Amino acid sequence: MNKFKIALLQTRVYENKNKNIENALSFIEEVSKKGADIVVLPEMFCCPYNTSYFKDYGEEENGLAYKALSQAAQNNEIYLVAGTMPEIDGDKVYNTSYVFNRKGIQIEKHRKMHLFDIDVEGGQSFKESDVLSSGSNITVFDTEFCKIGLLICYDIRFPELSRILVQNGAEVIIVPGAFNMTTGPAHWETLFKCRALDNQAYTVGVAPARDYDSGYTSYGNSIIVSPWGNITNKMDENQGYIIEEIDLDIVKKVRSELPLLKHIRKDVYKIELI
Ligand SMILES: NC(=O)CC(=O)C(=O)O
Repeated sequence: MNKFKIALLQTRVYENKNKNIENALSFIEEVSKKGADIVVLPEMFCCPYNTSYFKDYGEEENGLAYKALSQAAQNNEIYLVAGTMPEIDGDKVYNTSYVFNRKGIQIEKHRKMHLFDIDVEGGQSFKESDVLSSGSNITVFDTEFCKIGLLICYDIRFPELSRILVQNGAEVIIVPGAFNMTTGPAHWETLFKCRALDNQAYTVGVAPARDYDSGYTSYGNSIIVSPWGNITNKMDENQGYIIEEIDLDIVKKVRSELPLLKHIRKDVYKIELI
């Protein structure tokens, strides 16, 4: 099984959490009927991306949104990378992505490792660390197709992390993200191309649809980049989805023809976990 279909759901984020969940469920059903194997939702798909909302919209593992999504994965017999949601754990809040298999069983979860604290003059400011705690686990999950690495948004800016995913067998890197109107036009495409090129892996970024009325305007432009660095598909700013075939033979071909990963001077330098 060297090919599979991935669906990128670029959903709108409303103030109403239940409406966001319902919206996600109806897209999941639609793309599943069209043959998607793996379905990916955006970062904070059921909570406005604003630190003042995270605690109120958050839930413990196995909460309302979690159960609905696990059920959707089972009903539609798909893998679901459930975007992200605020996860409450004791007195901490994490920006967490759950992964469910075709039976609706949680097979992984990634807590955003790098918190998005930026202040760009004349542009975007944000401070996730006002409310969120950072995760510390590297996340690679297994499917019948290949191993898949999981990052959340700002995590993609740290090249060592993607390299570790690939060192752990990932051939595809999935990134629910929500770049904004400052960093999106400047960096989104370039970062997905860079991580694809330097790791010879597919990169997949899934963002919320753009909404100028919200406090944080997502750039949208959900994207897939091949291991050769080509954009194989990309959305605009509107709500919708794309379904794209991932061909794992291309990963093998690129890695064999231009064997970067074999040429790493492991005798001179290495990336290691602390
Ligand atoms: N929202 C994020 O975590 C990251 C982002 O918008 C950026 O890196 O730019």
